Amino acid sequence: MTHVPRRPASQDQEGGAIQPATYALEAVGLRKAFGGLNVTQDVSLNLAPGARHALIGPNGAGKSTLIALLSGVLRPDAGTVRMYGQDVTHKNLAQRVKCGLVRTFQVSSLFSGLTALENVYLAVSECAMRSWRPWSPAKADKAVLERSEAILCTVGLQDVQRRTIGELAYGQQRLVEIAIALALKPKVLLLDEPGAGIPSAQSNLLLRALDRLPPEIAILLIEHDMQLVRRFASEVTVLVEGSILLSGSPDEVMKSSEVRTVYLGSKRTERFEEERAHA
Ligand SMILES: Nc1ncnc2c1ncn2[C@@H]1O[C@H](COP(=O)(O)OP(=O)(O)OP(=O)(O)O)[C@@H](O)[C@H]1O
Repeated sequence: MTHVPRRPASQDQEGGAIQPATYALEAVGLRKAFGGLNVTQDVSLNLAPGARHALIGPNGAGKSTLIALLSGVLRPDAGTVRMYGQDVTHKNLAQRVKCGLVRTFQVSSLFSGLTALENVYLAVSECAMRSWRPWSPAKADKAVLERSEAILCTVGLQDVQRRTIGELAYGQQRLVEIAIALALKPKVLLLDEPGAGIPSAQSNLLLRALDRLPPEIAILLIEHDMQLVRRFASEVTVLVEGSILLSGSPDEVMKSSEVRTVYLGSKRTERFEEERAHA
């Protein structure tokens, strides 16, 4: 099985001719090298609107670099990134966020002394171009507050929204990251290992939150947890040494002997094999 980027198609009103539709996110021929090391090698990847797509690969495969190229943290040496047909290759991170291309923030970027609600409120109000006045909470904009509460409800944190970040379990803190990303009104959301560091007892919280993300948002999930990938994604792309090895359904990917071979020798092998046994 090889990777062939698929173009979404739609029928016209008579149900006749197939018209090409626009991808939410389209990467074409991305390349990136650090010195002599080719970390991203001619990577093309498409996300249709509402996609649930996972990116997997062994350590050092280039997943984080690809996310950095897609989100505008890094500039590619070659290739193009488009959002809904608009070329965003030369836009930086902030400009891409304004276009609706959002990646999750790290726990370390949260304000640990503020509550979950205050953290999300800041992001919602920033998005709404409003100023935050912590000394006058009575004047806090009701619409911003309601939207912040609704977002926290989406990720399942409504019961703990008034706890400070420092009081939350690590898994809950990671959900606040997702809530902040949602506050920025993403059309495309890049989730960079949301399950990393979450104890298995808390992983159900994450699974439930992922299930409840708005269906119209196209999501690319980078994740090592194959259980999460199977539950979440309808398409999986496998990156190896900077190139796409294959794309397919989770079951197709997990049954692939090529994929198994690249995971052999990796410290992820055991987990992958466990999941594969259930594929
Ligand atoms: N800024 C950089 N300068 C030089 N080499 C880099 C830089 N960033 C990444 N690399 C190298 O690029 C390769 C891919 O790294 P990357 O972090 O993208 O992989 P990854 O698939 O995300 O790995 P992991 O699963 O371990 O996070 C690695 O060999 C890494 O050492």
